[in-house]
Order: sequence, then structure tokens, then C-alpha cells
Amino acid sequence: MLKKRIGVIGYGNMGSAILRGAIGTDAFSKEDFAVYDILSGPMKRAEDLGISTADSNARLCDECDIILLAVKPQNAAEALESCKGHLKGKVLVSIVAGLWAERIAAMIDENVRILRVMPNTPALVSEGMFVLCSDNTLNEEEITLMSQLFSSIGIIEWLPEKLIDVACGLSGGGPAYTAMFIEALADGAVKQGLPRDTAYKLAAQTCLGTSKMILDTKIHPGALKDMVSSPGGTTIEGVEALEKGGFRYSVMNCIKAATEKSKEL
Ligand SMILES: NC(=O)C1=CN([C@@H]2O[C@H](COP(=O)(O)OP(=O)(O)OC[C@H]3O[C@@H](n4cnc5c(N)ncnc54)[C@H](OP(=O)(O)O)[C@@H]3O)[C@@H](O)[C@H]2O)C=CC1
Ligand SMILES: O=C(O)[C@@H]1CCC=N1
Repeated sequence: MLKKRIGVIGYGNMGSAILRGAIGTDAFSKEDFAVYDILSGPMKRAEDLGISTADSNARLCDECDIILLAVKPQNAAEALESCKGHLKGKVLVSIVAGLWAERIAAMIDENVRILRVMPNTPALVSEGMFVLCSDNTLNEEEITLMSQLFSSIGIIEWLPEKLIDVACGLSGGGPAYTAMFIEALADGAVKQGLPRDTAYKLAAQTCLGTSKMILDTKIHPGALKDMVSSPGGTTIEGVEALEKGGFRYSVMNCIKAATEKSKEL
């Protein structure tokens, strides 16, 4: 389906989640991608899936039309340096937290078109959340292709770049906070006697179902909470216990801390 080939620099947690998610759909196949990672382990994992690998970032850029930069922020400058002279006229998609398009452009000093994306790991199971911010230099075909790629493995939202730090704080890191919530729900239930595996299943499916209800029916989260909380019932006891522990304040502070860190990077 692709007329363009996508090269992935860095086959770690996020790069591999996007790629494995995409090749698991009908829309993309492994031939649409190539990978380069500085480590032999990730390269082998890509090869084991039948994804072709390049022997350097420069070679990867030469072989592909769109380059997905998926290395940690502290490795981004070095990775971009190794692409210099090989990115002319290409699209660079960066998922690197905190690295502004303007800084990327200054680092590579080439006629490259940049798309910043804030993904998250549920891409692996085609339930990712992708915030896309373009510098308006991508053409229509490239925008369509990027929209197709990311919407094949989740939901996309186009936002101005100034909002990408808060997206990083919320959806980028959100799988970690959600997993902690699921773990805490399960721990609570284990303490009350539920077997551990059953507790994880109940907790995870409850989060999944609640999320689906909010997305599909557009019900307000507060209304959903009220639907479950009968007067004098069990749930309102739980709600009160959460509020005593500063639940909502803690979660709001969590997003503030993560957003501020993304701005600092
Ligand atoms: N993980 C997540 O949930 C999310 C991550 N992101 C962003 O995605 C990016 C990648 O994160 P993540 O996947 O977790 O990181 P990982 O460390 O898991 O993966 C990055 C991979 O790239 C390799 N690498 C480092 N330098 C180079 C280089 N010069 N050329 C090729 N490969 C290189 C790393 O090797 P080595 O280990 O030796 O450095 C590693 O194997 C980050 O910038 C992060 O901000 C965004 C949203 C969510
Ligand atoms: O923790 C991090 O830095 C990355 C960015 C968003 C999620 N993980």
C-alpha cells in the first residue's frame, strides 16, 4: 500500500511498538519498513520479524523516504549527526520528547521536512494515541500517509507544537500511570482475598471498558462516576477513600511534573 518506505532509527520500546503494531495491520507490511539500531539485540529482533536492517543511519536514510527518529532525547543529536548529508528532501518524523522541530532543523541544517509525533506504547496492540504536529512543510501525500500510518495503530490528533509537552505528560507517559493504577487496584483486591491473576484481569478490563464507554458514547467522566455511585452504596465509600488520599490532586500534579520535565529536556 505504501509508495514510500519508512526507516526507523532506534528499535527500542517505542520504535518497535510502532513498527510491530503497523506490520500487524492490513494496511502495512514489513517491506514498508527498515531499521537501524546501534545495538545488536534490537537489530536481531527486527531481523527475526523479517524486517530489513541497514548497516548505518546514513545508509538507512539513503534507502528510505521517511525517517522515524526513535532514540532517547540524549542520543538524538548524535543520531541526527550521523544522518547529515543524507536527509535532503526527506521527511523526518521525530517522536523524541522535548526536542523542538526548530532545534532539529538547526541540528541537521538540511532541506528536511519535519513532523513531530507524541506516540504511546499501546501502539503495539493498535490502541495507541498519537499527537501529530507538523511544521506545515509536508505535502498532502505525506500528511495522508502519516495519518494512515498512525491511525492504523490507534487514534490521531493534530495539535500545535506548543501543546506537545502536555501531550507527552498525558498520553506519552499515560500507559505508565494507568499501569500503576491497575496494579494498585489489583493490590487492593489481593489484600481483600482475590487471587492475583484474577485481580489483574478484573482491574485491566474495568479500565478498558470504562475508557471504551467514554470514547464511544462520549459520556462525561463525572456522569459515568455518578451512574456507578448509588446513594449510600459501596462505590461512594471508595470515592471518599480516594479523595481522602488526594487522588485527583495527585494525578493533576503528575501531569504537571511530566509536562514541565518535557519542557526542560
Ligand atoms: N517509551 C515510551 O513509552 C515513549 C517514548 N517516546 C520517545 O521515544 C523515544 C525512544 O524512546 P524508547 O523507545 O523508550 O527508547 P529506547 O532506549 O527503548 O530505544 C532507543 C533505541 O535506539 C538506540 N540508539 C541510541 N542511539 C542510536 C543511534 N545513534 N542510532 C541508532 N540507534 C540508536 C538505543 O540504543 P542504546 O540503548 O544503546 O541507547 C535503543 O536501542 C524517546 O525520545 C522518547 O522520548 C515518546 C513517547 C512514549
Ligand atoms: O519517559 C519518557 O521520557 C518518554 C516520553 C513519554 C513517555 N516516555
